[in-house]
Amino acid sequence: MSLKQIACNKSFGGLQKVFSHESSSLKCTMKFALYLPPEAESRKVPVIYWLSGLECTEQNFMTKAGAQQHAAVNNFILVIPDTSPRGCNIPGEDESYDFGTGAGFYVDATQDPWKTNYNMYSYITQELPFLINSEFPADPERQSIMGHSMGGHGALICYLKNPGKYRSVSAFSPICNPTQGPWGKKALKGYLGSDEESWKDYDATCLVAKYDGPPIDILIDQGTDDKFLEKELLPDNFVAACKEAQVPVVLQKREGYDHSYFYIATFIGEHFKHHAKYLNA
Ligand SMILES: N[C@@H](CCC(=O)N[C@@H](CSC=O)C(=O)NCC(=O)O)C(=O)O
Repeated sequence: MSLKQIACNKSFGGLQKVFSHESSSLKCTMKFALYLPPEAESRKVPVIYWLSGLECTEQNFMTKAGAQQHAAVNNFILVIPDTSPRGCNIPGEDESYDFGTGAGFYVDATQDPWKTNYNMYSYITQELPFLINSEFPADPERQSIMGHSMGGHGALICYLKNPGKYRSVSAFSPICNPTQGPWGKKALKGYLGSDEESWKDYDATCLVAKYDGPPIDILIDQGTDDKFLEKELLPDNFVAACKEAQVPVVLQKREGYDHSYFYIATFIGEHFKHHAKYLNA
């Protein structure tokens, strides 16, 4: 498991780094960004995984969200993976922004020609935490997950499918019910095939209905001027399913905000406070 450091910049007293490594689940070279807060020099600290949206790499959240200041004061390691395998030479992988490269959708593909590489669910929930816990001063008992849009969907499904693995979850403008929206349908059909029952294993609205684990406290953040809200994101479907299943959820609506990183940067501090309640308990 050879990690190669490819960037390192001091930020808010800690270090913002980028690494590359050979991924066994994705069978390609992957990059991830990692922020080490000042206290990581002397002790193990909690970890937050951030999952990004369509078209993103490990760079977008690292450079646009202003998260380092919050990770520094809370003493959290931040891990920011890429959003798909890269350079696998699969026919069609670079044809659209919402499927293939930059659009791994955090599933384990079952269909050819994607199933050899497009295993982002295993990468995020198994391979990457093993690597982070082995190579960095990360406390494996204190990890949380958050994300944006496709990455918000990823954060919700990783959390709901692995009760107790993550202490908390939050999401900005997540794709809450991918089996019902165009982005989700395209990705789930392409990676999982045409049996729509199999899609439900990766749909937060379906998963929450059968959640059986420790008490949870889900935070969803949503701009009211988000152009993807009504067709793609469908947070009201998720909230209704949570209500039905008696699972607590907060849907925080933000008047006039859109889908961009300007919006994320405005409220990222509140999300760190949400996670700090659980990670520093
Ligand atoms: N080009 C597309 C939409 C692309 C887009 O908005 N990507 C978002 C995530 S959307 C859901 O996963 C993003 O985070 N972009 C990167 C950034 O730095 O803003 C279109 O407009 O239709």
